[in-house]
Amino acid sequence: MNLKQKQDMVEELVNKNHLPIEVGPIHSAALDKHYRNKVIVAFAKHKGVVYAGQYAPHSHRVIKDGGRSLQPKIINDIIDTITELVQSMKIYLYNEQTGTGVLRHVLIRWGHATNEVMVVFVTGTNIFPSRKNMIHALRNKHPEIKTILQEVNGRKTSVVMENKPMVLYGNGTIDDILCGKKITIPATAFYQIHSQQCEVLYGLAKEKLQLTGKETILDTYCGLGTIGLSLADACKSAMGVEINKEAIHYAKINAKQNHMKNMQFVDMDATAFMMEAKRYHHPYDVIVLDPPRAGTTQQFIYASTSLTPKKILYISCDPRTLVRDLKQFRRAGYVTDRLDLVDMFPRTEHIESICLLTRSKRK
Ligand SMILES: C[S@@+](CC[C@H](N)C(=O)[O-])C[C@H]1O[C@@H](n2cnc3c(N)ncnc32)[C@H](O)[C@@H]1O
Repeated sequence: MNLKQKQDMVEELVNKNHLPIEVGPIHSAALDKHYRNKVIVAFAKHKGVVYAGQYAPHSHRVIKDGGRSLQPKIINDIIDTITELVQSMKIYLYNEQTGTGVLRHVLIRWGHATNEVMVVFVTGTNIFPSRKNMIHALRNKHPEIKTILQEVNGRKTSVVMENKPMVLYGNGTIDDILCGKKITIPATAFYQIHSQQCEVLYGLAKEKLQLTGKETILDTYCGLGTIGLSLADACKSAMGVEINKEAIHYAKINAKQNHMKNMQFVDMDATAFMMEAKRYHHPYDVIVLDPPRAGTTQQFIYASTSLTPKKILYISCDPRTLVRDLKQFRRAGYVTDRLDLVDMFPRTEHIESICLLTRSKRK
């Protein structure tokens, strides 16, 4: 999808739902290729030759070299090396039908500002023949690799990583710099896929919030605490809430290593936290929500608006659920008149949206 098609798609959704919202022009990406800082590849064989790539949509057919134009060169080079090593070391590919074999996927993360790389091997069994040689050869050829992990996943599932992977080399994390802050990233936590566009998005968040330094902020669905970190200099305090325990562990580390003493974090379901805040009448000046594609819940919307924050900032990676939730917020007395779009996923059909909601004057 090109930028115009993305914008038209969001405008159509907004209009169809009778929302009086202006859709701002898309903040396009200066880097619209080779931007993905996280890649998962699967492996397959054709006439005895191993190849790597992404799955075709809605299937488990591996498209040879699929996704390469969106992946940075360093990630493509490492995938090539791993593919050659898998071939030469005769490592068995995992067979989803029979549940036999070893290698299922490889996940690679890259810090765009630091050039540090993480490699995670997802295997069907604990046994990983030639593991030591693989690590040695990879590190020799790609000194940017700071850590290597192994996740054992022998279940019949399309979820790539379900557990905490074991660390084979390094300390299990890489660092990146985002909005001037050092961010430590583990294998299992969410981190925005396009680092430069993430900075554009967080810049818009700051611009929309117009913080005075006195605000208390609640950053829900906070991941590694990155939004809160980008705002913490400009507010009184920031509390992050996130369901992934490991993400919260590193969010705390991220706040500490950036000397942010006004940040706190809780590992909890965002809706449950919001209901508690409502029960104990714990108000916040600003509530930020950045939920996954499924959007938030009716209870979250009801509880957050009943705390009467001055501002609610909604960041969304799926305009369909965003529009659904904006209708609920409107019913609860919180409205927006503008949606900004950020091309976080160039050359795909996806788009990131951000909007500021305030209390409707009609209420
Ligand atoms: C789109 S990410 C946003 C993360 C972060 N705000 C950022 O910009 O990097 C959504 C986050 O919500 C978390 N999440 C998913 N369901 C949740 C829930 N029910 N309660 C709290 N957090 C949840 C995910 O683990 C993920 O970290």
